[in-house]
Parts: sequence; C-alpha cells; structure tokens
Amino acid sequence: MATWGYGNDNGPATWVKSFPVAAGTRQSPIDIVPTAAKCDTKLTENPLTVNYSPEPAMELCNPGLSVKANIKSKSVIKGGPLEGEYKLEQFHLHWGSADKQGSEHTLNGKMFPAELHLVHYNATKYSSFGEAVDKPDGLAVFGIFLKISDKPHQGLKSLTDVLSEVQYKDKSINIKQEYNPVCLLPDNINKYWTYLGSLTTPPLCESVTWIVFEEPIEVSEDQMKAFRALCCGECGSAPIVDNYRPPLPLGNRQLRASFQ
Ligand SMILES: CN(C)c1nnc([C@H](N)S(N)(=O)=O)s1
Ligand SMILES: [Zn+2]
Repeated sequence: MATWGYGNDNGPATWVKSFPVAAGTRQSPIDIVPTAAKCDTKLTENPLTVNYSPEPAMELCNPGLSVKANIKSKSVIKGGPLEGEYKLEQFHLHWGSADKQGSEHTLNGKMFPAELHLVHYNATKYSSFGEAVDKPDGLAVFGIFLKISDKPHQGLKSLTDVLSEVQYKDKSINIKQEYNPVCLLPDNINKYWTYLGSLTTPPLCESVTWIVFEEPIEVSEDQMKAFRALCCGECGSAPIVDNYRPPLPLGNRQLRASFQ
C-alpha cells in the first residue's frame, strides 16, 4: 500500500482513499477567523493549567515526515475546554519550504512559517495514547504558531542545534538532561481558540480537542533552515518541507475563544 505523504501523488487530497474519515465533519486543521469565534467565559472559570515536568533524557527522532520528541515524564494539562487530565505524549512540528507557508491552522487565511503541536491524551479516562487515539474525547493538542524574529527561540535551540544528528529518517538522539517542554509555550497561554477536530495526519481520527494559542513563539531564520535541512529518507533524499495539511471547512462546529 502506498504510504501517505505530502507529494502530488500521496498528499492530503489523496488521503481519503485509504482514510475515508478525511471527508468527515470534524477534520483539522481549520482557518481561524477570530470574529467568528464565540467568547466563552466557561473557558476562564476553570482556567487551562499546564503542569509539565523536566524530561530526563528526551528522545528526538526523525520519523521521515516531521521531527518529533517522545515524552516519558508526567507532564499534564487540565481545565479550559478539557474534562479530566491529559498527559503529554509527544510534540512535533509542521513547516514550509519558505516563510510564507508551513502552518496547518491559518489565521484569517494567513499561514505562519511553522506550527508546533504538543499532543496529549485523556489519562483520566484512558490507560494509553493507543486507547485514547480514536475516542471523541481522547486527545488534546496545543497548536502554537511560529513567527520569524532576528533572535533564536532559546527553548527550541536545544533541538535545532542538534537536528543535524537526526537529519535522516529513523535517526534518533537523546536531548540533554532535564529538558522541560514548558519552555516551548508562549508567555500568555490564557488567550486561545478551541474547537473539536482531528489528527491532521492519517489516521485523521476525529478525537482531538484543539487549543490554538493566539500568541506565536518567535524563531530565527537559521532555526527554520535547520528544520528545512531534515531529510525524508536516507542521505540524498528530499528535504522535509511543506509537511502541512491545508485547512478543512469548520462546518457546523463552534469555534470558541478564551478571550474577547
Ligand atoms: C500518534 N501521534 C502522537 C500522532 N499521530 N498523528 C499526529 C499528527 N501529526 S497531529 N498533527 O498531531 O494531528 S500526532
Ligand atoms: Zn501535527
């Protein structure tokens, strides 16, 4: 079976052939139109709280279509739109071949150069990510926009400085001791949009409560170049770029905002 990807013959428009849910009614990403969002005070009555722990030796790997860090520590979130406690499973990114594109969610039709996803599963109701992945309340993913600045992002620097060591598919390394993913979050996590959606890559399960933060994090052009130097396969293979799914219709879903 042909593997899915982001090329002309295996990209997002073809995924529905193997994953019919791609044509579902709660697919992600979406275009975020702030004026269409409903400000919901319930989101602030029980504020979103993040309780991340340092990762003793965080595994960073190149699975071939992104770069991802697997989390073993007990890093959890709760509150906001969430019922129960969700445990961080992994984080990864999507980025463009140029700064004009790369994010999955868009803001008033605008793409950012990249988007960071921190993927959590409902540890109150389910015993593992695998059990939670296809449940309607199984997952919660933080979406964080990346924007270009002249200064590198210090939290991401521990990763971008070693990406050359995972340049090729299936390479992995362990990041320095005590990496705390909290360093990746924007300063203000009280301003976000939330809606019910899906994984943005196959199997595209409609199991994600998305929490997309209004405040982007800032990265340097050199850090973007480091992501764009990662390869889809072995030495000489194509670079990993434009690994984003374009937005899907919001349909009858309600987009809520935690702020005015
Ligand atoms: C198995 N896991 C953790 C994931 N499967 N698909 C993921 C997608 N990349 S996303 N973008 O998080 O929906 S994350
Ligand atoms: Zn993702």
